[in-house]
Amino acid sequence: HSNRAMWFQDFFPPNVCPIDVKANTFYGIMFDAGSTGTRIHIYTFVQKSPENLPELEGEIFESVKPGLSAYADQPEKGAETVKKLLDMAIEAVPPHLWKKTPVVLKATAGLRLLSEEKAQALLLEVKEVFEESPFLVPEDSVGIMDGSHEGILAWITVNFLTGQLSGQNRQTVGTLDLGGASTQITFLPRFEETLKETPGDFLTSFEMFNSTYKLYTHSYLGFGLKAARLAILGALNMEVVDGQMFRSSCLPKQLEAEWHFGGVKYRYGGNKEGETGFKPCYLEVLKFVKGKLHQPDEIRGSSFYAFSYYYDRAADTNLIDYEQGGVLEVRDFEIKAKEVCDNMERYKSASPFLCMDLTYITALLKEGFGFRDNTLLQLTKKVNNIETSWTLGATFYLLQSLGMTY
Ligand SMILES: O=c1[nH]cnc2c1ncn2[C@@H]1O[C@H](COP(=O)(O)OP(=O)(O)O)[C@@H](O)[C@H]1O
Ligand SMILES: [Ca+2]
Repeated sequence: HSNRAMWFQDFFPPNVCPIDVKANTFYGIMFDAGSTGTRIHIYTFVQKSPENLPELEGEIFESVKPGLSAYADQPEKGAETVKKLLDMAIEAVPPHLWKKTPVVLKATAGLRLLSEEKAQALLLEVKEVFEESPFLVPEDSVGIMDGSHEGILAWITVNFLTGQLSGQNRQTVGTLDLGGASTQITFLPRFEETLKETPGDFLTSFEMFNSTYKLYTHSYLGFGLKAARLAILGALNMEVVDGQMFRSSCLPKQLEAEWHFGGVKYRYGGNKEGETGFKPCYLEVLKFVKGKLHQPDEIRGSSFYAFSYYYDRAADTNLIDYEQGGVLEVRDFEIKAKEVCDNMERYKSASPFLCMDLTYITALLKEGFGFRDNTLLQLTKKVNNIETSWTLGATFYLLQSLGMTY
């Protein structure tokens, strides 16, 4: 498989190339069963020579909404959504490689919040879908992922894609993930002080690509954007009485609506008579955020990669370009939150939660984690056309554990 054997491939469309120059291509399929949606990531790797590590060649990505947890009482229907996505992999992976291509599904906060019984019923149905597929189904192929792994694997993905896990002069970056039901912060501490001041269960050592890293990581369950909405409304873990109304100064005054989350129906609305706007909203949000999160001193001055709902809300309000992403300061979220909350009628075309979401993001960053107003956030959805998701890091681990690579 020297370069000499491949010189002619440029002259042929890939499907009629006379010899299989891609003989060393292999695949990995990773499902992300998130609280708001289920996604399939089909990664392609190429082993260019036996002495080098395989290279990541590309990704096929597709997603469906809602997530598995919305099917808590219909596990078969939930598994059906996984099957639909898996059919894409049948198309994408050449038949002779099906048997060698591993498929795994990891669920995050949505399933963590369900009862053990309901979560297991869903996972069992998914496992059956996998068993009936032509792919390789490893042990533990279906399960709920530990929150600390979620942060670490996303950190691996971002730092791998930006080239920080190989070569000289490595400058790793921290990552911030804001999901629907939980949120993660992960970084590589540089100061001895940080290690001393950090609770033990926030530190995890692991090995990747022949280096050992000791990372600061934590997943805050219930602090995802959608779970936070309920907490701010005061509706979290409430026995919702029929017709009960939850009001907030973060919502448009005249609003009255319904919202389904985690299989429960909530009625919510604005402060018809009382105050609305950024100031009262921020105070309301602070009641939920303040004093709940660990604040490592070290992060105040460093910059972070941020994705998921940080990205979505920044793009929704034109703080960044939806395709390109961009760099923001923490204060940009606050400026935008003020603009939206103090002109709620003007923004009524967008989600009624826009003011609450931006205010929550501001409070989470500043009062939760303790970032400065001028802390830089690099908002990214993709690096080199690969999604910034924990799924790539998880696939590296999977391939490593199967002895296929790394
Ligand atoms: O592969 C991905 N690429 C880009 N964004 C993603 C991907 N997977 C999830 N997201 C983002 O994650 C957020 C939803 O979080 P999710 O449903 O994963 O909740 P959870 O992490 O609390 O379980 C949304 O902002 C969604 O756009
Ligand atoms: Ca997620």
